[in-house]
Amino acid sequence: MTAQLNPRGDVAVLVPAAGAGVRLGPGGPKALRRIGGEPLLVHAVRRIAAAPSVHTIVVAAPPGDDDAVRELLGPVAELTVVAGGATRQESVAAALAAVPAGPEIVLVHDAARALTPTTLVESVAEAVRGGEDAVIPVLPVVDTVKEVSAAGVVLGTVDRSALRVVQTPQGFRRAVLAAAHAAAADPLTDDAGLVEKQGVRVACVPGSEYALKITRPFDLALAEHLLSAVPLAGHH
Ligand SMILES: Nc1ccn([C@@H]2O[C@H](COP(=O)(O)OP(=O)(O)OP(=O)(O)O)[C@@H](O)[C@H]2O)c(=O)n1
Ligand SMILES: C[C@](O)(CO)[C@H](O)COP(=O)(O)O
Repeated sequence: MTAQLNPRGDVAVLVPAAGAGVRLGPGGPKALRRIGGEPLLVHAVRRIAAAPSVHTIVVAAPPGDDDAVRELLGPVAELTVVAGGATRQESVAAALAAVPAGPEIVLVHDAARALTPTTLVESVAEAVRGGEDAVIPVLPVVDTVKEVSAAGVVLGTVDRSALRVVQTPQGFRRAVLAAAHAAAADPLTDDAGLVEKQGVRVACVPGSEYALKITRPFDLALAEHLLSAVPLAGHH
C-alpha cells in the first residue's frame, strides 16, 4: 500500500540512489539490487516513509532509470523522482532543488543504507528540531587503526578515541544545506563535509549497526541475512 506522508511534517528526505555500485560488482545500479526479493531502494524508502515527521521524499535515480524508479516506488510511498548526477554531491543537489516550500529540516540518506531504522530518521530530525544546524549519526571505531605507507609498511598507530564512522541520514536546517551546496567546489563524500567548510557546527547522535552502507558483496550478503533472520530488521 502506498504510504501517505505527513502533510504537517517538517522534514524532507533526499535519497541519493544514482550510484553505479562499482565496489559491489556487476549486476546493475546498486540501489536496484535486491535483498529479500526487493530492491535496496524500496527497503530504504519504506523505512523513511514510516517516520512520522517526514513530509516529502525526493529520490535521485540512476541516470536513464528515473521512469522505472517512479514506477517501482509508486506503490511504496508518495514521492518525487529526479535524475541523479555523476557524483553523489550532484545527485543530492538535484534532489534538493526539487524540495517544495514547507519543510525546514532536510535529511540526506543513502539508498545504500537500506536497513536504516525509522527511529534513526526521527532521532536525527529531532536533533535538528532541537536547535542544531547539522547532525550526523556516528558509531565508534571498533578496530585498531594503523597508518600504512604505499609500500604496505606501518607508519604508526592512530589514536582512535576521537574517531567515529559516519552514517546517514545526515540532517540539516534547510537554509544551511542549501548554502553549503551553493558554495560547494570539489565533490566531497558527504553533506556534513560541505557544511563543515562553511564553519557550521556539526553535532553527532548515536548511529545504528543496521544503517550499514551496502558497499561490497559481503555487505549485501550480510543485509540479506539480517533481513531473513529478522524480517523487520532495522525497521524500528
Ligand atoms: N553519482 C552518484 C553516486 C552515488 N550516489 C548515491 O550515494 C549513496 C552512497 O554512495 P555509495 O554507497 O558510495 O554508492 P556508489 O557510488 O554506487 O558506490 P561505488 O563507489 O562502489 O560505485 C548511494 O545510495 C548512491 O546511490 C548517487 O546518488 N549518485
Ligand atoms: C555519505 C556517507 O555514506 C557517509 O558515510 C559516505 O561518506 C559515502 O561515501 P562513499 O565513498 O560514496 O561510499
